[in-house]
Amino acid sequence: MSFKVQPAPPARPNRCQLFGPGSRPAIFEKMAASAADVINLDLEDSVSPADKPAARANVIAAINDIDWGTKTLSVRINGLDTPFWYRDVVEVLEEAGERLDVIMIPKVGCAGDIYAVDALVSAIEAAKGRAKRIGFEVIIETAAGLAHVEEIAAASPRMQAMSLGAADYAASMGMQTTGIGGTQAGYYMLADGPGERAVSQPDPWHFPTVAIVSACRTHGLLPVDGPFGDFSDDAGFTAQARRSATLGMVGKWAIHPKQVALANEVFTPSEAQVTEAREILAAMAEAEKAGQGAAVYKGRLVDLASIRQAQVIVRQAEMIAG
Ligand SMILES: C[C@@H](C(=O)SCCNC(=O)CCNC(=O)[C@H](O)C(C)(C)COP(=O)(O)OP(=O)(O)OC[C@H]1O[C@@H](n2cnc3c(N)ncnc32)[C@H](O)[C@@H]1OP(=O)(O)O)[C@H](O)C(=O)O
Ligand SMILES: [Mg+2]
Repeated sequence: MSFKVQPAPPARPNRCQLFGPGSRPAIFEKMAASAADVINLDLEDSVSPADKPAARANVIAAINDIDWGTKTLSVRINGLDTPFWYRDVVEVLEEAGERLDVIMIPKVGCAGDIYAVDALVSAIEAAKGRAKRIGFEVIIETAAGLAHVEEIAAASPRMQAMSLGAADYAASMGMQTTGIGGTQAGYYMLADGPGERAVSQPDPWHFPTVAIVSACRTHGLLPVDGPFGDFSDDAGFTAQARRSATLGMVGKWAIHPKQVALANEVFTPSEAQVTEAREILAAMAEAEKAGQGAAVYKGRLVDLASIRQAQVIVRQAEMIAG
């Protein structure tokens, strides 16, 4: 029950976020030339502690010198439980130019984490006269993050997106796996009955995925699926991405360039999906002219809710087409 209109998320494509370590500047131009909608230059877990200062300098130079086109440009800072994060924010925001769009905050556990980063970012923006307000994206990847997902989504007007970080989430939850995303061998069910029993593998990421989508949709953020570590398993990546897309996520991370096309394919509505959505809208327009709120399309019920469902697909397609 609510009279509030659900807020719209930022109107920008977010089908694929391509990550690269800040300590590996040789790949930055390749990242810029990729088909990813979002670029995440990483200062966190793909950079060893000894390399943090050099990685910051690389990332600042890359923000200032590389042509990132129309991509959303994001820097992942270190977690608030480290001695690195404040220098990440201070150095990047004091030395990098206005091309930077977003800061990604990992391992967020409560709204107070966002408040702390917001306070520091706001002070630097004011002191340095930065004209463009930096946005935030966060990773839900701890038990606390999941427990407080809704207050985190509501924590700041800077908030734009939220990702699921499968590896740290699994570690924080004490899950018995070293896999990053995808189905997990130990998480299976056997069908009832005598004889050979069929095996099914449910989705171990279902609950956090739905929690993130719900928090994001309530507060007008983009829900994003995180990494799939086995970059030689294209079919596994695609299956995971399709599950997330079906549950309402708008995109997925790529931790290797070969995953970019896979993510773009899944999170771009297909021609068939768009055609069907437009046909449903046309069928409902006819029904409404005849004073009816429900109609039959290809042998199945469509009604006013079908209009809203079809509009999701048409809007996604139009936004991606620009
Ligand atoms: C799990 C948690 C996370 O933090 S995930 C996000 C952090 N991780 C990263 O940022 C890792 C990003 N990926 C890489 O560093 C690399 O892709 C790699 C180490 C996984 C593999 O690199 P490698 O060079 O060995 O790969 P090749 O197959 O040889 O490369 C082919 C070609 O592509 C270029 N390349 C490689 N990586 C990238 C990239 N990220 N972007 C653009 N281009 C890339 C490479 O240079 C080769 O180019 P070529 O020589 O052909 O010109 C999470 O938080 C959680 O908790 O879940
Ligand atoms: Mg992580």
